[in-house]
Amino acid sequence: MSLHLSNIHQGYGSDVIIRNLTIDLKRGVIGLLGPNGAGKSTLLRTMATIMPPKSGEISLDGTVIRDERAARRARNEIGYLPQNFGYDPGMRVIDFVQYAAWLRGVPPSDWRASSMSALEKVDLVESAATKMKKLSGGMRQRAGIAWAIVGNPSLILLDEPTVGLDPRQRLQFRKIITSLRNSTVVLSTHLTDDIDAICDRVIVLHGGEAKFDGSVSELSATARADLPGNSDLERGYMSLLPAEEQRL
Ligand SMILES: Nc1ncnc2c1ncn2[C@@H]1O[C@H](COP(=O)(O)OP(=O)(O)OP(=O)(O)O)[C@@H](O)[C@H]1O
Repeated sequence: MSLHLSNIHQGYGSDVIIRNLTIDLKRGVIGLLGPNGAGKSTLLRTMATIMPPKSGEISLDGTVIRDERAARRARNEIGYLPQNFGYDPGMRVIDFVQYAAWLRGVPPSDWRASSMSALEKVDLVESAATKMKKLSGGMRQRAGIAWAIVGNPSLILLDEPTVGLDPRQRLQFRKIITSLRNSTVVLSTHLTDDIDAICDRVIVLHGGEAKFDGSVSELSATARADLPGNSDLERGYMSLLPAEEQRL
């Protein structure tokens, strides 16, 4: 699967959030890094085809997504987990995931098996019959990941999936993501540790533009010793910010 964004402009009303962005997404785990308000969620929504760009083109495997009909077809290949995803608190975990299977066009005869397979990947099989409201934050986040991966979409978009997870849950999350390497996974995060541990590629968004697009080691290599940070990756990130934001 490849998703190509070409000269994308995106925003809300007259507010421009993303300017002239061109990126190609291919197999692997891609981290989206940037300050609050940089437009990471907006970009993920755009990639998920639920927010059509103001201008520019998005194509999935070479086919341009021109209208809602094409977007709906593309969404069968896309598993998107928004930052604060909604759910019916009284719904059982299995029903929550089966609902995503239905949305993604999985044939009804496969809903249960594909949902159980997704729950297995996130280690929630034993909680399949538990109501969503009874889950801990980390379990809920894993149910969300099951929602995003059910039906094996080739593009998985996760908006700040590690927020609120304890250290062990974050390690579990990394294990899950590593097992998805054969798909294209894009995740936004503020945690450089997560980027370092699981991402093959990192895109730094700032001021509506991709200030960096490359490997984690390439970003670390841009580190300047005089900048604040506890790792080369953090100092590399700081080196991309405007001078006035490089001091604490
Ligand atoms: N639905 C909306 N309507 C109007 N403006 C919005 C909307 N959603 C986001 N914005 C604005 O767009 C800008 C980018 O927001 P976005 O949530 O995409 O950034 P982000 O990088 O994901 O931020 P964070 O790291 O805080 O989650 C912000 O200025 C925000 O206020």
